[in-house]
Amino acid sequence: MEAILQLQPLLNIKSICYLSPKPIIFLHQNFRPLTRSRVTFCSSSPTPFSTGNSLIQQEDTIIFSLLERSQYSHDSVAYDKDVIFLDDSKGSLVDYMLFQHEKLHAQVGRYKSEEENTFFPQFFPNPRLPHVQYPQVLHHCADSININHKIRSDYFEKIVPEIAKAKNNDEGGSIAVCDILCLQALSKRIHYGKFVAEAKFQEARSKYEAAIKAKDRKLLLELLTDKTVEAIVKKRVELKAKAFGQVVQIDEAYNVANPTYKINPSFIANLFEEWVMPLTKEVQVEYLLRILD
Ligand SMILES: O=C(O)C(=O)C[C@]1(C(=O)O)C=C[C@@H](O)C=C1
Repeated sequence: MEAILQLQPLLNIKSICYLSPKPIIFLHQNFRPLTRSRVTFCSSSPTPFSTGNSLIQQEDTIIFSLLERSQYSHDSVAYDKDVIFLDDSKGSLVDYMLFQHEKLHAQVGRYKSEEENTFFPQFFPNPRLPHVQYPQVLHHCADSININHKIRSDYFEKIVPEIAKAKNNDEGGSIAVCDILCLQALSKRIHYGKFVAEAKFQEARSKYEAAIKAKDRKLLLELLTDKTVEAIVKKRVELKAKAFGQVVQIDEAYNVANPTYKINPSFIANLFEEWVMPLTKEVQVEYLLRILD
């Protein structure tokens, strides 16, 4: 991978702008809506325990990406570690495409956005554009929190083998494209924990301060956990996985066959319960631990 990092010099791009959605911090209904500079903190849910727009939208992106990925195999040439690329660099096709994808996006300012976290933090080119500026909402410690290495290894070891059913197809390029979409969607959702933690801290500073000063991770985790919200997230994700992932089969008389699913909906729901939300909380704890620095 080191070698890949030394690939060609950056292109000189002067006039492209990376468009990120306006950063929106989701909050529970029980958080007051806040505004701060150009950032809107909003709560769109009518119920006291549900999460707001951004996380809900990100669930859709994750589920659609996983569904796309599920049509390909998990033992593809795309994962062959010893593929040789330009300049004798070695890595898998997926590594190479992810790296080049991020490098291009870094050049146009993507990773200047607080919502974005690179998979190659050791290689972090400054944008080639003069005026890439995003609103700064988070404490500066946010830059030092990046758990993409874990997201990446879990994704390839635990998620892909479960969702990718086909055997031995060689569509390595398509597989890499899908993997990049999945990884970036999961990474964004999980690192949104920084925004959640910032919102929670602003709302109830005194609740967290003692635990932060005592560096008490366990207590912080307890304080920020809301099991009712987690149960709602899990159920909503399961319903979405059913709705988006149903294989619709009808005969000539329009009779609909019993539904089958591209990915078992409970797998996706459990993924959120056992992996996405715990990692989001891990990011929240890391952020809170540094917020008083
Ligand atoms: O909504 C919150 O309060 C969050 O912290 C987010 C989140 C999640 O990842 O969805 C994480 C922890 C909580 O226990 C509930 C939900």
